[in-house]
Amino acid sequence: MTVNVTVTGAAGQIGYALLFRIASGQLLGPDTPVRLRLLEIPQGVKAAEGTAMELDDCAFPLLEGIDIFDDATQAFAGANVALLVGARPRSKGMERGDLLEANGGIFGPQGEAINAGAADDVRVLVVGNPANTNALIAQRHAPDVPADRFTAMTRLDHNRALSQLAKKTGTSVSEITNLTIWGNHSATQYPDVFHATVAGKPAADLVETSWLEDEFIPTVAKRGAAIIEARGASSAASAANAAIDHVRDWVAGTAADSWTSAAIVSDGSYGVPEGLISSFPVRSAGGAWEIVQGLEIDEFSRGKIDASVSELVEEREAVQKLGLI
Ligand SMILES: NC(=O)c1ccc[n+]([C@@H]2O[C@H](COP(=O)([O-])OP(=O)(O)OC[C@H]3O[C@@H](n4cnc5c(N)ncnc54)[C@H](O)[C@@H]3O)[C@@H](O)[C@H]2O)c1
Ligand SMILES: O=C(O)C[C@H](O)C(=O)O
Repeated sequence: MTVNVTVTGAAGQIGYALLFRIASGQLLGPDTPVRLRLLEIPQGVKAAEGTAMELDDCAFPLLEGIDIFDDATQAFAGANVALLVGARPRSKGMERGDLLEANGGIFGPQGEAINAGAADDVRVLVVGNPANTNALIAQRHAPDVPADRFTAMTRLDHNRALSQLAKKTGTSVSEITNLTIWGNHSATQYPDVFHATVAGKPAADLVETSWLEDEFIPTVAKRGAAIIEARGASSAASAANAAIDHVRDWVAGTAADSWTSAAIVSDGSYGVPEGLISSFPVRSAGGAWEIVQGLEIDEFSRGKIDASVSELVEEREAVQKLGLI
């Protein structure tokens, strides 16, 4: 059956890297036809039309149609998968907190539109920053949609961590299992290697503590800023790639012998306050994410998780004060 995929911010740089991959079957597999429903602000519609022309010119066999909207209610009508990318990207020197107010106003109405007309099986991934709190805002505006259908993207952080650890240990990313990103998609996030294995050996035995603390954690956590500094624009193709990974795993399931990271609604696991959208070690089965349970968290990790979760609590309080939730 054809799957309706709504993408917001379709004319942006992530949109440009994402849409062709969705249309070629990399999101939902080679047997699933897709219909794209693109949402842009009025000023972005012409550029989205240009991208749609290029999508036509690819003659993707799985692409059944493209519709472009500047109205959220129309764009989310019938959506099975909703990728909320459209937001204002962080520019040099700006922290995510600065973006709360600017972007908060976008995600309430989009949550309402999802509530009003998305398909019963809708799965939402928020990419636009500050992603966790934007996802929380959207979720709170969609009371009829199960809360666990709202997620935010920390898969890019997860992939960054895999890559850094593989480089350090001289291995391939495919030999690494059970890495976790905890908390917020921000500089406070905690990339945790203490349950990870590299080619079957505990990762923590293969790297020095000083490397973990002084290089690995800050490199992963501040990678977004480093990309902005180097490229003069925020990450785009790698962000699109991570969005594909997140939704593909959500729909198709993850391998039983490892896990990945996603920001999902907390059920209180690992002391993360219920209802916050925070990153956890997760597996997907039967089309739903589940938090990997029973991991031992040492004092070092506890402090790092708590620091990032505190930031999420502060963001939640800030949007509450602004009347956004
Ligand atoms: N979670 C992550 O790992 C991650 C990684 C990279 C980027 N991001 C974030 O993704 C977002 C998009 O990044 P980008 O580089 O594509 O930005 P961009 O500026 O190139 O594109 C954003 C697009 O969104 C559109 N837009 C703005 N408001 C909209 C609205 N209300 N409805 C629909 N469209 C709207 C704009 O017109 C623009 O075309 C940013 O918030 C960025 O910080 C997140
Ligand atoms: O860091 C940013 O602002 C961009 C994005 O979230 C990223 O992680 O690359």
